[in-house]
Amino acid sequence: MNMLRTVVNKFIRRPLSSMAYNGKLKGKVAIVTASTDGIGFAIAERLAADGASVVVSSRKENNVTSAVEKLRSCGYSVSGVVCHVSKASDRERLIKEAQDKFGGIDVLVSNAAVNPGVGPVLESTEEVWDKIFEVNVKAAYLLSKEVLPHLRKRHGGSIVYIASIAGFDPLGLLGVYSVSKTALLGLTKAAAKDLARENIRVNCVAPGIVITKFSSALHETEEAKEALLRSIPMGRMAIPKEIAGVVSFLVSDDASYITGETIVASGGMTSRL
Ligand SMILES: NC(=O)c1ccc[n+]([C@@H]2O[C@H](COP(=O)([O-])OP(=O)(O)OC[C@H]3O[C@@H](n4cnc5c(N)ncnc54)[C@H](O)[C@@H]3O)[C@@H](O)[C@H]2O)c1
Repeated sequence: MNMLRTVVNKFIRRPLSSMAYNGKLKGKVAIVTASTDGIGFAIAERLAADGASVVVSSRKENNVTSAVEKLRSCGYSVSGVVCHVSKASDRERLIKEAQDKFGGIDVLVSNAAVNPGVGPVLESTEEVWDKIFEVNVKAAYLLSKEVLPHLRKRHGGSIVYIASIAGFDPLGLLGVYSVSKTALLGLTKAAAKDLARENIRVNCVAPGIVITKFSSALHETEEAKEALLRSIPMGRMAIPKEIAGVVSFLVSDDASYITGETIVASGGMTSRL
């Protein structure tokens, strides 16, 4: 059993450059929000490794610059732009960057999210509710709407929202955040139905607990970490690459008959619901 675990760990921790990718996204152009760190960066890296041209983005210029440098140093086709997803002019710039640098858009991955407050859902302030819904839901909706004419120009495309298992079963003190993720499950289904006849697929990924800055509060202390690991059937948290692989599958032609779905990647957590 331990030997099996060592082999699995070795495989999932290998750097991307040492793995064999098959260029399945060659010719596609993808934009990924909040992609200079964490899950977003892993998604940008994986889509680029699979052959896509990728526009990375986040709110801080220095983070964009260093993410672009890192990815270009691997030989990937990447560009970058500052984009605060709630700002209309920033979203416009993101789309323009993809159009100007790579000639169009085939894929949108909406990954940006915030969680400015914790506590029981009905005790949250209106400000916290508004901020969470503005970034996690409204910006995802607006960006999808704005990208749509570009997907139509290519006669098809793919949108992926990054939700969370909290969207199915609200996490204790993350009530408002959880509800925002439930909204993305609904947006996925509604948009998928509207766009299915146009060969535009809309899907969603719901990660469990992934090791990033975002989740660090959940496993800050040894005690919290042990309790968390006990709640995950696989007994470990995910690494960002394990979410990126699911996204790459969903935007590829291998998923050509999949739309309106949410793939859960949670190490078995939801099987306990
Ligand atoms: N880490 C986890 O355990 C986990 C679990 C389930 C879902 N998720 C989801 O995965 C996605 C990525 O999270 P992560 O864990 O990589 O953490 P992260 O903190 O690295 O990613 C969130 C990113 O969103 C960015 N962001 C926030 N507001 C923004 C805005 N207005 N415009 C642009 N970017 C903005 C942040 O700067 C940050 O880079 C999020 O949607 C999160 O809800 C994470």
